Amino acid sequence: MAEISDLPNDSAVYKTLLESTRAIPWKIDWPTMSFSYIGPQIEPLLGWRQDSWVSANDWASRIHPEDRERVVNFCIAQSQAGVDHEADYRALTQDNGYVWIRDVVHVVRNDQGEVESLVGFMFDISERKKTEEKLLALQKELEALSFKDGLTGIANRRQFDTSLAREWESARHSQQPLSLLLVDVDLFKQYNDLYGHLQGDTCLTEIAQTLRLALVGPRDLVARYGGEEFVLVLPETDAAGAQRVAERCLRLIEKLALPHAQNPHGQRVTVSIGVGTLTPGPGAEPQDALRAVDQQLYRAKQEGRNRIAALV
Ligand SMILES: Nc1nc2c(ncn2[C@@H]2O[C@H](COP(=O)(O)OP(=O)(O)OP(=O)(O)O)[C@@H](O)[C@H]2O)c(=O)[nH]1
Repeated sequence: MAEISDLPNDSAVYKTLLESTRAIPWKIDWPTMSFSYIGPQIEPLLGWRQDSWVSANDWASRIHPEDRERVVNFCIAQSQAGVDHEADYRALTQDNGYVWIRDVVHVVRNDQGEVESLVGFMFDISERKKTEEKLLALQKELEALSFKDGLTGIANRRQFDTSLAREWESARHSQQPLSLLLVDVDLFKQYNDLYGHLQGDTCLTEIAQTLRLALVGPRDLVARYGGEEFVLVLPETDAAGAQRVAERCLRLIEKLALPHAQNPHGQRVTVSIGVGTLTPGPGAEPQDALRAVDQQLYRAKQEGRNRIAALV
């Protein structure tokens, strides 16, 4: 039986071993920037013939254009510095597809310490990349879901809290007015009693989607505040602008015309709206503003519902 120490002279054994791995071995002669070897496994993976890998340029031109500059610059810099390295990139296939590759590179130097050649292995990491991409997409989906109200599909309370904190700071900084609207469905307990809880859910969803239509500014937000209550955040909106949005909400809900036999306002579903506009000064807190707007909502209810009450 051959000893391990016999192997170094046996290049045929090395060649067989190298060409039977899943990883693809290669060697580039550094002074001429040309391939002195690439494993035959490259052809079934990428489609390019083994003898078509002649210069380092053949390698560079078969990298996805979006990855090319980054990878080529990185590999040249590392090689010049004599540092072993690895790079992930999309290699182009002959039939215009691409395969994710991890190229692991070892820099070989001569006795003078000059770079003589690069040797490495290309690994097919497509499956790993696919899993990574799936995980990333799932993570994004989860993140989006964590800011969405499960029933109505609009922003939830958490998103509202985040938005309000951000807009509050922005308004404090710019000294632009910020408006808040609290919208509460009228006599909703009776609605549930009359039509059932499931129908109540549908009603809330329709109202949420309708309120979205009342928004105008790019940063305007409507969120479910809780139960049958919604909140609108209107950055850079003064009292007159907020009043217009509140009136649009009332009109849109009126147009929606959902039946509510026990609502004296036309036997239709209506809402009451509390409105507040302020420019945050030093020491002012979002919770104080919300409390003030809630008082207006209470006033709108007291004064007969299906109306707007605004902080003056
Ligand atoms: N179907 C359904 N009902 C809900 C949901 N969240 C809260 N509610 C109901 O909304 C009703 C709110 O009732 P109240 O706070 O008494 O107010 P209201 O009947 O709308 O009366 P006013 O606000 O005074 O006009 C309660 O009966 C809750 O059960 C929900 O997600 N789905």
